[in-house]
Amino acid sequence: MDSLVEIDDDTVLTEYLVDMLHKIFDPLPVPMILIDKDSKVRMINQVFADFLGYPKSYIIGKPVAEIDKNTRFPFVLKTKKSEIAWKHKFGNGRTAIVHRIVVLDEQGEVKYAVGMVLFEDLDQFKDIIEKNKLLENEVHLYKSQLKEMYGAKYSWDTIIGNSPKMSQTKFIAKRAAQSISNVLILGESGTGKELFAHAIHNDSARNHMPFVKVNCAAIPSELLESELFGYEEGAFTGAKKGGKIGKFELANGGSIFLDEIGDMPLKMQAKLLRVLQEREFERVGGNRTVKIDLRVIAATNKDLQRLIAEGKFREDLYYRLNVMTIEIPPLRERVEDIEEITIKLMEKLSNQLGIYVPKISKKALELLKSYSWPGNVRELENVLERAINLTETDTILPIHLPLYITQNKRKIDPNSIDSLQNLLEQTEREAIKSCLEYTNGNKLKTAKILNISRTNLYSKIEKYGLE
Ligand SMILES: Nc1ncnc2c1ncn2[C@@H]1O[C@H](COP(=O)(O)OP(=O)(O)OP(=O)(O)O)[C@@H](O)[C@H]1O
Repeated sequence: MDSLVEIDDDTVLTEYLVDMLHKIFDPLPVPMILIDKDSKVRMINQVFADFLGYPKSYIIGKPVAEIDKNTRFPFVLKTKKSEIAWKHKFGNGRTAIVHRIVVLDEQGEVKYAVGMVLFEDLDQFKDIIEKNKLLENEVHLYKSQLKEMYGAKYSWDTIIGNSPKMSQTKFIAKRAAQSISNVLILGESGTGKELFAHAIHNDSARNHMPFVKVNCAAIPSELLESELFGYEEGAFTGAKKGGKIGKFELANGGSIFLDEIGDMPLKMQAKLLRVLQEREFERVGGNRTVKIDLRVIAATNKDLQRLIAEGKFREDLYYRLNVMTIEIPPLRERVEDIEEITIKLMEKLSNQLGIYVPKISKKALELLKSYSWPGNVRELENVLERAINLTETDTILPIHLPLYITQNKRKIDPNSIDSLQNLLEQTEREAIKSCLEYTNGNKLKTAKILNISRTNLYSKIEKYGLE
């Protein structure tokens, strides 16, 4: 193409060169034309000559205006400004989208110009624009869905509760968010471990990167490995063509939330330990090492120490994870939060259900406060949803609450029992608390109801911090 540079020099534009240009451009299905600085046609390929309806031999050497009376080339050569994707109506009545490109020399003088027809059929052009728009919209949609799937949805504001215990927990969690260490969130089922995991990611330096959740208990153990680490093509029968990226790679740069870590099979724990230590792994069926940089936020409602003693959880993994530990107190240990949580959840549920129930009677609230909530906030949310559905006014009354709450016959959730001793102590604490409330704090009366000595009552009040 070097010869083209000299095209304005008639001595260089030999027949041989024009012949060469035709040889190059004739087979192309894109109509092309070469105009010199005097607006004369120097080269036109076959498809363009056919389009204009003249033989090539007639066109070559003629001023372009003689071939197309509507041509803008003389103007473009004068202004030295190329025109890209212009709609043009040719002298023969045909309309198309064209480029007119002016080529200048080092001094900024015109050397030649090239013309090109992009689309003759304008509908075809419109189609492409439409398709492009559609694709752009699709990309936009997928991007936002991806963010929804792999983004953290909750922040500190969504975690309700300002009791001393909850404030302390949030304080530690905020510190954990700022650190780069792994985080272990402990707490009974329904206490808000997932909320905390989202909020920690959202408040960390990695918040613009993905937050990927894996429920270790929900994925069958034989699938967990490929879910976490991905696999190479042909790794096993039924493996997808091209392989599959695993959750660790998806979370690269961000955080991976390993929920129910206590349920992770031992084999997988060993692999996870390696990822935590070496920050690398191989996909299933592959030998290429994948390097990753992510933070692990793990959560469980299981007693990991007990699992270690039973040989079901690796001690070394426990110590790796147990760097920043957040223990979320069960709802029964932060009764002060129940009112605020109830009010805010009623607001949220009213919106979701489209039933406006903003109030709760004093008695109903008292009942909620004296219940022990083995299912924690999740259970409270369910009870409120049921009540909102039952009420016919704007207020939740005791009658809208389940019998086991109004009669305070506590259902004991086997999963929430860590030991009989603890369960007995909890029951004892609640019994003393409700008697003290009933007697307005009169210790003599309380000791009588409970049939214990006053000294015994005093020591229990101190033990359970009921003063
Ligand atoms: N402090 C809180 N404020 C508002 N909503 C809460 C709070 N804690 C929990 N919830 C709500 O309770 C439900 C359960 O929360 P979440 O799933 O985070 O609990 P979890 O501890 O991860 O439970 P599990 O161990 O069963 O997975 C959710 O609907 C959540 O929005």
